[in-house]
Amino acid sequence: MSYSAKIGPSILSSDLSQLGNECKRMMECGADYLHLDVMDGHFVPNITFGHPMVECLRNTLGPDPFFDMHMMVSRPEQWVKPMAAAGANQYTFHLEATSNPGNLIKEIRESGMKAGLAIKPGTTVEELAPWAGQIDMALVMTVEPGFGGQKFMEDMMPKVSWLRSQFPSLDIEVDGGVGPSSIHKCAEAGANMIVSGSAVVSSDDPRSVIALLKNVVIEAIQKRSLDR
Ligand SMILES: O=C(CO)[C@@H](O)[C@H](O)COP(=O)(O)O
Ligand SMILES: [Fe+2]
Repeated sequence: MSYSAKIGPSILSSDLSQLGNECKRMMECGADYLHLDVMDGHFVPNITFGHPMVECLRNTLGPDPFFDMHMMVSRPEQWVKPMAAAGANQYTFHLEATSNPGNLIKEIRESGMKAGLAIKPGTTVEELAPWAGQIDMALVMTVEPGFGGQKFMEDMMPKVSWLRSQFPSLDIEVDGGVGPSSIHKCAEAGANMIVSGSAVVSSDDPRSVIALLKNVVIEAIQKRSLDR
């Protein structure tokens, strides 16, 4: 078992005019990484930001914070090199957005980033499985991608459990509607990378929310290792 509990706030629901400060605030409150949502208005019905913003954030925040880029874009191939140059650490693309996942994973790796592979709620985990041996992280979406603040889809948990049973050391991330009321389901199913947007960013006490989420995942990982 080589994975660990990590909490990555999604800054989508923060004051975007204060993005650098909001990212700093999240890191100071105990975030393990930052989950940056890139939307192109085509793959999803919303627009956020692209690599120029990522470059500014990297310059402002310094080399340390790990940037997990959630690329909700059509033709994800076109942004690999610009994102790597901007200082992204992990490039998480959607399986639904490409016809050649294998080649894209190779390009991401060659550009020096880790490769993440995401699936929307309507995509089966069996479709992701052939690539699981080549990626650094699988992202199981627990809402339809496009917006923060949506309701957690508990019926996605069998996908997480199945992935954990088949790929015991893979990083598995959940994203969408995850907070104190849904974290137990995610942790029990086997997720270890937890994206949380509104539950963390809109809280009066983000430090406590991050600590709570992390403790639940740590306990589930410990329990799983004892059960083996
Ligand atoms: O990728 C997405 C939405 O498409 C997410 O990263 C959300 O931004 C997470 O926000 P909450 O659902 O936790 O508020
Ligand atoms: Fe996301």
